[in-house]
Amino acid sequence: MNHAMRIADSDQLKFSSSLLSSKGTAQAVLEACQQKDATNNEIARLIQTDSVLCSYLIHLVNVSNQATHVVTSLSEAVSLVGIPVIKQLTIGFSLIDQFRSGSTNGFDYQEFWSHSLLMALAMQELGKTTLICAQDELFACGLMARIGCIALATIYPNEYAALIKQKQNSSISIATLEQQYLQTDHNELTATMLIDFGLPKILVEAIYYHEVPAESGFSEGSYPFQLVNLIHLAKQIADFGLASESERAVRISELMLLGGKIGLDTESFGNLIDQITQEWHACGRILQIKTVNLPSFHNMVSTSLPCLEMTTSDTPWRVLLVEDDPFGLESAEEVLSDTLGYTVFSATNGKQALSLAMDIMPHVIVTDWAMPVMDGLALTRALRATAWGQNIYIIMLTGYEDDKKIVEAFEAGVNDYVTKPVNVPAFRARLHAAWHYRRLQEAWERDQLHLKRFAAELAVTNHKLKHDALTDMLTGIPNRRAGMKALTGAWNSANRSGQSIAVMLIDIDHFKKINDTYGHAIGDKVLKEVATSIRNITRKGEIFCRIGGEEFLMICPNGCTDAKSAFPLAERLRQHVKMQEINIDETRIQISISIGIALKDAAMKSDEQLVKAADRALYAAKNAGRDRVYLAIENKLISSNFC
Ligand SMILES: Nc1nc2c(ncn2[C@@H]2O[C@H](COP(=O)(O)OP(=O)(O)OP(=O)(O)O)[C@@H](O)[C@H]2O)c(=O)[nH]1
Repeated sequence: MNHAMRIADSDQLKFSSSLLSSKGTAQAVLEACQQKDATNNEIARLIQTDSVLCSYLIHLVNVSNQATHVVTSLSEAVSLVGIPVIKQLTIGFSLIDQFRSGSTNGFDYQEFWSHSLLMALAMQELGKTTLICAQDELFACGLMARIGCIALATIYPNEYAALIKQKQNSSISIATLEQQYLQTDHNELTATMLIDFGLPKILVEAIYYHEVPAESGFSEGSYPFQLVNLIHLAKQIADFGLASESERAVRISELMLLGGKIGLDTESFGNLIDQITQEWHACGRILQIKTVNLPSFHNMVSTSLPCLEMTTSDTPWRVLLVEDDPFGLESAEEVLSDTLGYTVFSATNGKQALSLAMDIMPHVIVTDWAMPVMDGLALTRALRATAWGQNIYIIMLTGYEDDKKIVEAFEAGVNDYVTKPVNVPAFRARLHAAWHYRRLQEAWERDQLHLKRFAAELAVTNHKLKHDALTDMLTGIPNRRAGMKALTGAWNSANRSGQSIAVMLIDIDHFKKINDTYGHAIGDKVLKEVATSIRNITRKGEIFCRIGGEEFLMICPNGCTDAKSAFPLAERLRQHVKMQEINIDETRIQISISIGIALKDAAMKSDEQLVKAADRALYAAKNAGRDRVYLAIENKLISSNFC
């Protein structure tokens, strides 16, 4: 379901603008970036006064694959990264500086930035791997992808402290709690601020939906769809990096599945995660942000299974004895520890036992029935109501012998009962049965985990196969098969809604000449660059794919019905590619494209006819001299020049 992007109100907007009025270097750099005639040298000189920004920028250009040599000059770094990214990085670092700490109770500012940095680096590396978007831009976006949390914590410190407290005991999402307490949420505020900071709308929208991508309504395979899923995966990686060890063991399969969705198998995904964590430590040092030492992904995968504690014959059993009668406690303790050799912990009522059990995770609880504060029955029910309390073997010690009482105890969840006074050999036999039960249970849980892991790996492989089957390997965009599938989907839904759709066939002009002049390897690079540059300006709902050698298809299910609305769609792409500088081995290659566009009309019987009409228009554009757009409409072919 699509929930339209909402942005925050004017008071919150004022806050976002006030962040930008930061003093010092940041302000000077931002002002210089606004000026049309500012040179890279001037901007580099300003950046030089901020050692953190300066070191990061040099680090960034050297780790990204933009530079072919080691870059040490700041003005070269500025020119490689580009002014928009410099502006975004300056804002990001200035925000880190201003909000390293704050007064909102329970808000861990250090952890927030640690998470944001990891997410930013994950976005940058995923961008490098998937070629979805310029990686430096992704880094800056990632750094600020959850900045709305800081903003809300700063504007409403008391309410935010209260909602953080509620979050600790609840599974409700933070955004839902924010809506309940503040009638807005961090995603709305983040979007407001990022628009205000001048980030491209397509990125802002993807960030807005990144926590629940399904709410975006982006069509599968489209550019915004890929972008929002990339950001979602980066957030999951950051959550994973900051999770506790036991939580990581649970999250690892889920993470592998997401890796599979972008076409990475377990090994390449693991390498990517290791690369991201290494970068996290390096950048954390530069930006003075704390990071967490993680084992290699491969180690985490292989050790996440044995984290289950296996009971062996040498395992010292932890037994929690719950008894209010001091004499009863002493004698039972003696039997359990001296005679049977168990490690015994004791509590004198159910309430005390419950909190002790949480700390020591006993294998067995031996509890008296009648006790003050919380009796054995209430303790059993409380334990069985929790996830961690399900596996504890509970033996009820009781003086009661009537059947009704025994049934009541089993209904509450005890595994066994022993009547007082305790008969030591019989008690030993029952504890032996408990030991067997526990072993079987652990073996079953282990099998379950193996099965889950196996299912996850299988799903990763399936996703990868599916991804590979629908992705063009050279350019990384959807291939002909994916395009035709998407076209049939768009055609059918246009039939149902009565809306029109437009398709464009896009063909690089004189591509053979490029191959002949520079060789096929350069031809491939040109294809990749053209595909990436068009994909970068694809809008919500549009689907762009490679359907042949140098031919691409764009599906625009945006209700475009006449020449007036169709031509601008195509002209935007044609002019964008024409302006593109393709520099290969210091040679600037000039590229142009021809576009044939067609609109679905009532006379067309199938999507195939629509593509044929676009093909006729493309042929006309080529014949008329190339580097132009032709439209097939009502059996006529018209050029955008005549419009
Ligand atoms: N490098 C490279 N070349 C390819 C690929 N697929 C097809 N080609 C080449 O693309 C060229 C297409 O040439 P033509 O169909 O004559 O078209 P053109 O030279 O672009 O001329 P017009 O379309 O008429 O402007 C051929 O030389 C193909 O070998 C590919 O994946 N990589």
